[in-house]
Amino acid sequence: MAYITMAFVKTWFPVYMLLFEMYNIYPDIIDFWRVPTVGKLIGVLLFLAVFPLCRPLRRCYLIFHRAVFFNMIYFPYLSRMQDIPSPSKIEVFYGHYGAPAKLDDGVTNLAYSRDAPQAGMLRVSSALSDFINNLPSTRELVLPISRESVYQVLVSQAHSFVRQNNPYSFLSRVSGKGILVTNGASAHDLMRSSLLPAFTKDNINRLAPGFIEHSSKLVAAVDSKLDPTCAHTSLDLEEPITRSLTDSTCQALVGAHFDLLEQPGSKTALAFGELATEAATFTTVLHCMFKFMRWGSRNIIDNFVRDAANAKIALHDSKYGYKDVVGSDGASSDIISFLLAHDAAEWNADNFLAQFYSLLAMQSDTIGGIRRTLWYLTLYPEIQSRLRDEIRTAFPGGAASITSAGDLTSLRFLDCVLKESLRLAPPRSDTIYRKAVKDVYIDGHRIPKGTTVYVDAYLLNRQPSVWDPDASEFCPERWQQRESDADAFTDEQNLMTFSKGPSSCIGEKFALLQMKAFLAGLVGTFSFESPEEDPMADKDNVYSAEKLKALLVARVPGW
Ligand code: HEM
Repeated sequence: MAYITMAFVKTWFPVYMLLFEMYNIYPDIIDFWRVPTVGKLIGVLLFLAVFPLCRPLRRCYLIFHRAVFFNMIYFPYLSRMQDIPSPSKIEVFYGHYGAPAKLDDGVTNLAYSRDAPQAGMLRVSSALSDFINNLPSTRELVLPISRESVYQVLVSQAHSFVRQNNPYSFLSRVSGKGILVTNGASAHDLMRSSLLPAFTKDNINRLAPGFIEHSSKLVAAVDSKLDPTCAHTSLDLEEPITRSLTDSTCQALVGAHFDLLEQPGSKTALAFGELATEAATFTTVLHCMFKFMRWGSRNIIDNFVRDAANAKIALHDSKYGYKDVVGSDGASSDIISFLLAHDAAEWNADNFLAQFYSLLAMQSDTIGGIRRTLWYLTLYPEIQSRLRDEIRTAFPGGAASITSAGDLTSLRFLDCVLKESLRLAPPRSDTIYRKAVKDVYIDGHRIPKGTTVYVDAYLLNRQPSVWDPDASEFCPERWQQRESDADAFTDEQNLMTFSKGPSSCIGEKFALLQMKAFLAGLVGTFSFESPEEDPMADKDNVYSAEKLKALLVARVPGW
């Protein structure tokens, strides 16, 4: 069995790499399937004829091009950006990122930036690791490491860059061209300006009751799973949190109940199934979205969202069970209602659907943010108790007395804890790529057209020159102390978790408020402990969804 598996992997891996490389060069290769049958047949025969040569050819290509030519000749001698410093140690085969299995960009990049404290930017070779780890196909990356150079790339010179779309391009194959995957600066700007009115602070604040409602449902679901005979119950929080957050995001987007948490067997819930149970990382979401290609499931979600949009546009009778959720004032407060009220002519069910998938895909980060915060709270039990005290003192009447956005934002320590977790462990640190659309000068260095610039939120959020010498420590108080800081760059501006500039996260306010609603309910009601003997030994490794699969949970009496 092992032999067959190895033979399969060894034979097909190079083919996969070759196809991946071709896909990078010719993204429309997927259109191959649309050519007539005779063409397909000739293609398959040609492929089979070349197939026996693929592996040795691929190897020669890798060794010569990546190792010999790129890392030993091009990168040190021929690159047009030799004036930009680069880390001294370069591996002949892999460039600056070591063997792919060991790759941990944030940690590696932070170490590089510490070796070059005066530099504003670094030039790094990602030679082999790039396509194995789904990075853009450029082998030579520019890594801004000072806040000034990052601001030039993302904000002041933003018009000279477009988002390098590779990390998201798979999404467009499934979901249509929403804002995340649109190509071209002007198409992106148009989409962003039509979505922006729905994401202002006032509009997002109106979503708070929906977030709080789903947080209460989650608390009830967790409570029902506690074992009354034990002090602590080992619970899998990943699944209920994912279901409940997906419910709350869907309600906020289209104003309908998806009920993934309460009715896990419903048609809609099953269609969301893989997404709801596994949506831990963006890659997993994309993976799940691919599973939606099984059209049955995908159609259920499409029809539900289209139906919701059409019901609002034409006020027709719902065919798929859509029932508008209205607030206590009788008005709809969801995103699509905002958009229609703002510019009804702009929106229809189809273009909203593409945006729906773009927005929904990003809620995996909100799940990641909650996961990271809960994990830090298990590492620092005294901070967890202090946070619980803040919530209970502000709302002695229990979770039911938290009702509005104002209630959530009044919890100052919660704000500090959340931002500190998002600073140290940004859920999306490795996908902020920009490609120069023309030659541009950053920090005095020329960046030629076509160069990929990689902004690493993990690195910048831990950069001692930006924060403090203790930048890698978990210290929520730093957000309180700095409130009166007269520095031109405030902490909010330094926080790279949501990126900056005209392509930054449009859902930042949405995500922060939603995470606060869920954390206030969870931390106010329960205590959380890590099952590990020495959790601090692992304190920088907060990325795994596994961590939430076995937290020790107990109800704290008195609330
Ligand atoms: C903790 C949660 C979240 C984090 C850390 C996060 C982070 C990010 C980051 C880093 C980007 C890329 C920006 C860039 O390329 O410069 C982004 C883009 C985006 N995010 Fe978020 N996000 C979160 C939650 C959300 C939520 C809940 C929504 C929607 C409701 C959302 C909607 C978007 C959209 C639409 C974009 C693309 C914006 C554009 O292209 O103009 N995000 N997000």
